[in-house]
Amino acid sequence: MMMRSALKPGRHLLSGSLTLPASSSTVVVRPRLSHVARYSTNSLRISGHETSIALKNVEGVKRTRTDLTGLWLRDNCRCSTCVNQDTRQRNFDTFQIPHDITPQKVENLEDQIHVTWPDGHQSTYTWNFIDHYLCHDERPVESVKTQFFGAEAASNPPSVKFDAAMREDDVGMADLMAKIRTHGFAVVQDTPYDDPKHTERLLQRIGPIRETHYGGFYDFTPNLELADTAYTNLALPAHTDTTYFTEPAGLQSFHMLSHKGASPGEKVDGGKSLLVDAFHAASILKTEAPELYKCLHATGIPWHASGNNGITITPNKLYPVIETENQQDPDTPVHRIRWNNDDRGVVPPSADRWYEAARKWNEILKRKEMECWIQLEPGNVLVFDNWRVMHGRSAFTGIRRICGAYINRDDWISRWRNTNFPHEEVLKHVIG
Ligand SMILES: C[N+](C)(C)CCCC[C@H](N)C(=O)O
Ligand SMILES: O=C(O)CCC(=O)C(=O)O
Repeated sequence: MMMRSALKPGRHLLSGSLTLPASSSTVVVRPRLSHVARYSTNSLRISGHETSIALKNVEGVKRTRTDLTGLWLRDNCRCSTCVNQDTRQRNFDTFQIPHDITPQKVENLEDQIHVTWPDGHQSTYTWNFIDHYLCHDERPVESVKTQFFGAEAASNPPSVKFDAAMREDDVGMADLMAKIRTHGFAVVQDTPYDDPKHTERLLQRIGPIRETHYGGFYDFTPNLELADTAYTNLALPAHTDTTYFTEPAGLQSFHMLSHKGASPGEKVDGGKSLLVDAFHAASILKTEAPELYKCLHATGIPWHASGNNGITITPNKLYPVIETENQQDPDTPVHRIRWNNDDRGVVPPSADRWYEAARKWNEILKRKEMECWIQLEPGNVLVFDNWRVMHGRSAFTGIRRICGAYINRDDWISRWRNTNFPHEEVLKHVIG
């Protein structure tokens, strides 16, 4: 089998795991990223090589299969010859493995199995790795404890200090990522606001800033510089941004740098920020009107951004308001909300039920207990999960200057994983 030339032996990926220093009274024990298998005996058959191995079972988790093919095992060898130790990428051509390859020998060791292949190659597979894939045909589910919020969050929003979030040891960044992952948003306090660069640096520490037709790091006032109502002083109802991209922005952030009169001495008012936990709203809709929930889950509709010359953006297909982890099953956890009734295209006239469902959805979003109104102040950077949390604002007078940025979903979730869990555990979770 052709091996791609491995990079210089001995170079190792920096994979030190993060040890969160205990706070003064308690040690922060982070939940594990995915379940750790605890065993009781069972048997594993490796097809093509009639070996039935005393496989320890996973306590309390139903195994979806009890056999593995030789091809699957060989393709998932993790040795330093088969996996480039610097890049963690597969280092051989899968399709040169004989499709009916069978092990020459299989040994059942304490916490792993050891396989010798016909060409003499040796592979080792921990029981944890095998059990995981015997129990899950799809990727492991990440253990995230989502906590819904409502109007009450305004009095004590999840927050992190700017200096902590900027620390090179990432302890503060871990806290910020964990708060956004759990609550859907957080406020970074005491951020210098004399220069937007400080906000930009903070956001760049989370992940690469996403460029769109609005630019990258945005810094805007109500001057209609770009053809969107965000660049006005109008009230904006609760919405998620970039519904018109196939992949909506993952994180969004707003830092109000100033809010001044258009002329000296002019008093200003309004410009409060609205947050709504759309995952919370979806769970209420599902409880109160399950059929309407299913309608918003099943009905793909058009979205667009067409205000700026030469720009007409719409997703690769129709997308529903509510998407779940398994879009075939509305009972799996809600994964993404897409909602901006101003940027929504034309729903087919036949979709009467959709309008009934959207009306109920809108009524839930506008409930007093759902609306979390916060007054952004210079120095407070609001950062939120744009796949879960809607935002809006009240109308305002004067010149209100806001800066911030979009960050892709996969980038900020990677940052959350790698600041909250040891790197080796993240690798086990993501690549097995
Ligand atoms: C200023 N900023 C770039 C943040 C947003 C621009 C407008 C976003 C648009 N209304 C939407 O819902 O996607
Ligand atoms: O100005 C604000 O507070 C929010 C603007 C907005 O909704 C947006 O930029 O998407």
